[in-house]
Amino acid sequence: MRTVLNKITVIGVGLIGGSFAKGIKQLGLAKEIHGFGNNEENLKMAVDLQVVDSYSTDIQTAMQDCDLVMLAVPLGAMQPVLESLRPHIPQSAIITDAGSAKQSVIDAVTKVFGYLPENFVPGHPIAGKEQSGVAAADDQLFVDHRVILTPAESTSSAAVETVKKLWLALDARVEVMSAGFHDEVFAATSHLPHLLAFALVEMLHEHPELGNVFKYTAGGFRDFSRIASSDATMWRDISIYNHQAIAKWMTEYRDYLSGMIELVEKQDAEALYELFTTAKQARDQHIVNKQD
Ligand SMILES: NC(=O)c1ccc[n+]([C@@H]2O[C@H](COP(=O)([O-])OP(=O)(O)OC[C@H]3O[C@@H](n4cnc5c(N)ncnc54)[C@H](O)[C@@H]3O)[C@@H](O)[C@H]2O)c1
Ligand SMILES: O=C(O)C(=O)C[C@]1(C(=O)O)C=C[C@@H](O)C=C1
Repeated sequence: MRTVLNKITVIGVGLIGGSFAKGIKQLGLAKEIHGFGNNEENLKMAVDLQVVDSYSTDIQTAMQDCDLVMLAVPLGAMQPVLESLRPHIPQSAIITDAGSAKQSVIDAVTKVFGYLPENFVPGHPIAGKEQSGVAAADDQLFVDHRVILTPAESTSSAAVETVKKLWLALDARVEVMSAGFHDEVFAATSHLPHLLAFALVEMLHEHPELGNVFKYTAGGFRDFSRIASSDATMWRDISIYNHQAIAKWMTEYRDYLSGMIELVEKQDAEALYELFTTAKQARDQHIVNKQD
């Protein structure tokens, strides 16, 4: 991308907003990368770490002369933030976001504007880590990771193209799908494993009869539970704003576990071996040696 934008405002300069800002700033794809948020210390740090060029805690200043807004706040903060920016955002400015669920953000935008603006491009980078805040921002975070865009039929193709070019410049791989399919797929592949990790750690923590149980954990537990160190606000909001799909996949998983409990109780060696073999083959084929 060589078209240089005038001013990009990142609302929520944390892990994701900060990583996006830092990458775009280093590539010089906007004359100014401006940060806005509810935590001034964090915004000062963002300037010190050269993640953004400038910041404000006043939304009018943040929106002035801005031609693209990236919303990278927790899902529950999307609507209040949109309400505050709406009176000040230039009409031609593109709005995009990084929220982990898509339909809820589309609903929030529609509610605040009274219609779905053609310059709104919903997005979700499929990259992250268990840390949050601007100190964890990494300009390489999105390299070789998918970014899903879920535009509506009415979304301007020029706006989609601009957002796509920014992510491609960060070496991400952009894919377009419907918001409904997005929310279903990521409930199964991202939201479900996070909730399972939180549940396992919480369950062991609640069993004092096991003593200092975490002392006896090693690589397996560490791999499975890493994501239980993720931010509680972010995961509370994802659980609430994609609740239907998440509850559906949790129920499916519970049924699956019930079946496995029966196999273990019956000591059904053959069925257990088959299940573990199928799962190992699927993971080895699709994740360990992933080609695309
Ligand atoms: N962490 C991940 O792995 C990951 C990956 C992809 C997408 N996301 C999504 O990206 C978004 C941001 O996540 P993150 O991990 O960067 O979180 P973060 O906690 O690192 O950053 C969030 C930032 O938003 C600011 N903020 C919170 N409420 C605000 C409000 N009401 N007004 C203004 N600023 C506010 C905070 O000060 C903070 O700087 C979330 O919607 C999340 O679902 C996260
Ligand atoms: O790697 C991690 O720590 C993540 O949690 C990143 C992860 C995921 O892979 O599930 C989490 C939530 C996002 O919306 C996208 C990516």
